Amino acid sequence: MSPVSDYVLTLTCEDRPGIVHSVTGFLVANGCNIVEYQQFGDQDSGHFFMRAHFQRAGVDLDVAALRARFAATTARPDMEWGMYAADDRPRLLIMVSKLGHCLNDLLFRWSIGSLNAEIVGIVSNHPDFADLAASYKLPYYHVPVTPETKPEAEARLLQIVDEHQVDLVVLARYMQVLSSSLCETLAGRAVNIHHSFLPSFAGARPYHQAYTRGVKLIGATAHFVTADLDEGPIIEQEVARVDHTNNPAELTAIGRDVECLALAHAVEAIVERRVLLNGNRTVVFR
Ligand SMILES: Nc1nc2c(c(=O)[nH]1)N[C@@H](CN(C=O)c1ccc(C(=O)N[C@@H](CCC(=O)O)C(=O)O)cc1)CN2
Repeated sequence: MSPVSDYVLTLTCEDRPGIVHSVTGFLVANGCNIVEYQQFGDQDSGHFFMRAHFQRAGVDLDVAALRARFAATTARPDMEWGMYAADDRPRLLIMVSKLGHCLNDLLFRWSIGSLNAEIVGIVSNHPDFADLAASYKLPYYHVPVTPETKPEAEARLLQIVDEHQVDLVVLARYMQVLSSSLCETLAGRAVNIHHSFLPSFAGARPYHQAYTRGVKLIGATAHFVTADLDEGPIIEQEVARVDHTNNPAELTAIGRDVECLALAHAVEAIVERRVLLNGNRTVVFR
């Protein structure tokens, strides 16, 4: 019995008749069987989005060969597509400042194998989590940032991204604003956790803003990083109920768990190739 391999195909293009027919025709012609399929047609943008998880028996063709065949026979110039071996684990670089709850949560999920990814290192503008990194046998890059040293610090970050061939940079409560040029270089491959239910309470001290406003729900938002602070395409949001008895410190404590969930679920969806960009929004296939 030939070994069966799993693959994922994602595709975005202008919506028109025949896209699904051409893609599924390619898969059948190459001995592939679809085991999970999702699509979405955005009426406003006129764009089509799809994700197919498929299997293929045999070792005669690897993902590179399948990609080449798809490019030669089925892909069209307006298509943005990706084809991945399901066990091809994206490489993550995690960035953190002084608050380690999201970093700790991601490291634990990775250590028990519940994150289909490789964490290749941790970058911080503080030395605080060097021991935590060592406990996971991960390289820790302490890159201090001041307004004067930000260009060198960001150049060092990009060096680390290249050295480790990073697929996704995760800002797990990294509290420095990335420059526009860095955001451009990392476009679509950097995710941030903002500690509010955006668009409410963007910017600094969201839990104090929430306390002052007297909200009954607080939340956290995982979004792609863009030059416009807290404005990037939203990937995942989580909320928790609070009430008049909760002071800002208690809101912050409740918020820690909400932030961990929102960021972990966003990272899980990205590494499973379930997130596609749709302008300043996202399509997330669950
Ligand atoms: N280009 C972007 N960079 C970052 C984003 C983003 O959306 N776009 N998100 C932040 C995280 N964040 C809110 O979620 C945030 C972090 C920091 C600040 C801020 O004003 N920082 C000050 C310095 C604060 C300090 O030194 O402690 C600053 O950078 O001047 C606002 C929002 C991560 N980066």
